[in-house]
This record gives sequence, C-alpha cells and structure tokens, in this order.
Amino acid sequence: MRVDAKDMGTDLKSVLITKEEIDAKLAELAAKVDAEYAGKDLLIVGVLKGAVMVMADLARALSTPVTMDWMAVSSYGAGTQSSGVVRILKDLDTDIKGKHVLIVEDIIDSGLTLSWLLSNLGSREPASLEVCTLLRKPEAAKVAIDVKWIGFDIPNEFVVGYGLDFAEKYRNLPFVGTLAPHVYGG
Ligand SMILES: O=P(O)(O)OC[C@H]1O[C@H](OP(=O)(O)OP(=O)(O)O)[C@H](O)[C@@H]1O
Ligand SMILES: Nc1nc2[nH]cnc2c(=O)[nH]1
Ligand SMILES: [Mg+2]
Repeated sequence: MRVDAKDMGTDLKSVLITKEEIDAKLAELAAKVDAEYAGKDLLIVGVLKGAVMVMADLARALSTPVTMDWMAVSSYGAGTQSSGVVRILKDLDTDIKGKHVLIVEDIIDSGLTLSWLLSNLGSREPASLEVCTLLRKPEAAKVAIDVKWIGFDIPNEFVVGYGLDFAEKYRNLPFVGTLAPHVYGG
C-alpha cells in the first residue's frame, strides 16, 4: 500500500520528496560512502531521534560492514530559535579514538547541532570524521560546516516525515512532506 498526502487527511500540504526518490538517493549516497571507506572499519553515528530512518535505510544500502552507535542531544533556544547550546542526553557507547566516524543526520537547518557535534566528536580524536545528511535547508548552506554528503537541498519550509517530527508526530511517514498551516497554527 502506498501512503500519500491524501491519507494524512488535511494535515499535509504536500509531498516534497517521495519514498522512491529517498530510496534512489540513499542508494547513490551509499555507493559514495562505500567507495570512500573501502577496506576500512566504519562507525556510523545516528543523531536521535530524527536520523533513525536514514540510518536504518542507509546502513542497509551499504556494502561496507559498519558498526552503529547513537547520540541524543538537545539544543536550547528561545522559542523556535536554536541557541547553539547543546546538551548530551545520550552519549556514544563506544570510544571513537582512531576510528573512522560518519555522522548521519536527517536534516541540517541552522547547522548549530552539527557544528557542536563536529567539535565534540572531533575532540575525541577519531581517525576521520565526516557527515552525511538526507536534507539541508538554505540557512545551513551559509554556515561554514563541512558536510561531505548531502541528499537534497530543500527550501526553507518546515518538513515532516521519514524521521522528522512536528510535536513528535509524523516521524513514521515514508516520505518527506510539508505541513498545512492549520497544524502548526499558521
Ligand atoms: O541544524 P539545526 O538547526 O541544529 O537543526 C537540525 C537538528 O534538529 C532536528 O533534531 P531535533 O533537535 O529537533 O530532535 P529530533 O531529532 O529528536 O527530532 C534534526 O533532527 C537535527 O538534528
Ligand atoms: N521536523 C523538522 N525538524 C526540523 N529541525 C530543523 N528543521 C526542521 C524541519 O524542517 N522539520
Ligand atoms: Mg535530530
């Protein structure tokens, strides 16, 4: 069965990226990651909770054997504005010193979460540290963070689905969509 915007009642405004487009993009990204880490041990680190779907599908699209770990962070801010102050809610289970580490994210928006993660994980002396994100918004393209693999550059709209939530809902949609204004009080 195929879920589309109509199955969401009136909550969704549109489907921005279909499941088929996500699958094709992840296959493309996985081939690049495979090529980069051929013959190396790779640890992929997912940032909870949004990156759960990307981690699960990217990992299965890879030919490279990987180990997987997770971090959960919360960023403080006033209202919807992120301040860049980040707190670790769940740290990695493993020591990454000397390991090849790939951070996997669902979305980079202001880039503050990722900047903080790169500096935090970078200080643990991994052999290498790179980032793969499914989505990137225009704000992030302006900040100087080195993101090696990007799935889709998307417009500055609030998106949900495929791991991304609004008030913890919509994470299990198989596609990425935009919300109708009435859902978020717009
Ligand atoms: O570039 P930024 O402006 O920092 O925003 C991106 C981050 O925000 C979202 O996570 P969130 O903190 O909402 O938690 P979640 O993954 O549990 O939904 C998303 O999954 C990224 O981790
Ligand atoms: N769900 C969701 N979370 C975000 N965090 C930063 N940008 C977004 C977005 O567009 N959607
Ligand atoms: Mg997240």
